[in-house]
Amino acid sequence: MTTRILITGSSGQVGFELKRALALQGELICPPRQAFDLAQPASLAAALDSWQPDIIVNPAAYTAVDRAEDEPALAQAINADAVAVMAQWAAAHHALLLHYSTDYVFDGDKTGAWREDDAAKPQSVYGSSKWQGEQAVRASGCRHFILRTSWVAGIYGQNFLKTMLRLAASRDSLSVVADQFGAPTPASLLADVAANLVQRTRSTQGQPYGTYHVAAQGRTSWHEYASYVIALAREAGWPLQLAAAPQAIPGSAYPQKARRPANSQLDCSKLMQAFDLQLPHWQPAVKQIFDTLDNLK
Ligand SMILES: NC(=O)C1=CN([C@@H]2O[C@H](COP(=O)(O)OP(=O)(O)OC[C@H]3O[C@@H](n4cnc5c(N)ncnc54)[C@H](OP(=O)(O)O)[C@@H]3O)[C@@H](O)[C@H]2O)C=CC1
Ligand SMILES: Cc1cn([C@H]2C[C@H](O)[C@@H](COP(=O)(O)OP(=O)(O)O[C@H]3O[C@@H](C)C(=O)[C@@H](O)[C@H]3O)O2)c(=O)[nH]c1=O
Ligand SMILES: [Mg+2]
Repeated sequence: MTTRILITGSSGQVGFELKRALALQGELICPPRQAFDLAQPASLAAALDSWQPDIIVNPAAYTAVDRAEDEPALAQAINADAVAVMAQWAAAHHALLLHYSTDYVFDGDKTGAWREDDAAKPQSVYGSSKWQGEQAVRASGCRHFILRTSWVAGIYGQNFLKTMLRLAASRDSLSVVADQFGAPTPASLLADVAANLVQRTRSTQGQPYGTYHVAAQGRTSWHEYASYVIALAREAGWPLQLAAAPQAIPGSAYPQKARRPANSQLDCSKLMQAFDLQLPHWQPAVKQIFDTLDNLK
């Protein structure tokens, strides 16, 4: 029997890559938002009943971090209540749920990289809604993987990497926060890891389900990340308005509605050991995304 795989949010960065990465793993169901609207959690069970997925992969989320501060109910519906419905359905139907979460569940006050069992203490509505989504998955008792990641970038959709390239093309000056640390993670890597985990659930051995951190290796700041991307664009001959490197500023000089963690570096050794996987360093990972964008130009 063909495995039926539901992918939510397939118009997003990770969802787009999942369509490619999971294409050989089964029959993909990729509903547009109107056909599976996470803002309407009560509508989801009927759709799941009609599709009967064996695997639900859920990269869909309310990801506008600042806007979430003004729309907490919507963020909660999409990032937590809808996730609870999917998890409960998966538990009742013995389906596997693969869900994505974020470094923003942590407060950022740790020295060193965050481990899966470190205490979550979200500082924003987005982070809090994602944490509640995670808890709903665990409470449901369904077979699940929760993949916590950070600073996602890819060729498809919106992200910081593309924003920096756009601003460098049109502005004389650019100031970027230099006291928030983490690691940019390719959307394609997240989809490939998902495909690997799904593939392994087909083996007869017991599966180490649970929560895993997945991010590129090493640590950088938003400022160093922006500087690196802009240097790549300069080297590749992109016409940039920006003459110098971006200016480094403290987070306090870049007021935003939502508070971001100062340190959101994720320790990914649990995933690497459990599945014998290697994860790329953030610089080659970012360069690969840049090169793909450059080729598509
Ligand atoms: N982006 C990042 O930097 C990070 C993301 N994550 C997590 O990774 C996951 C994937 O993120 P990413 O791919 O970047 O997200 P995107 O913002 O690129 O995509 C989000 C997707 O969710 C869909 N969506 C939003 N609202 C609804 C809704 N009401 N009903 C159905 N679908 C909806 C969007 O659809 P539409 O196109 O219609 O808007 C889109 O397809 C998320 O869980 C996110 O929390 C974790 C860490 C960092
Ligand atoms: C555009 C811009 C941003 N910044 C700062 C703001 C912020 O602190 C940092 C990154 O900006 P962003 O808007 O990409 O940040 P943000 O939307 O908070 O990114 C987060 O998204 C969610 C979905 C996640 O889960 C996180 O892992 C993380 O990727 O850079 C500057 O300093 N200068 C600028 O010109
Ligand atoms: Mg953002």
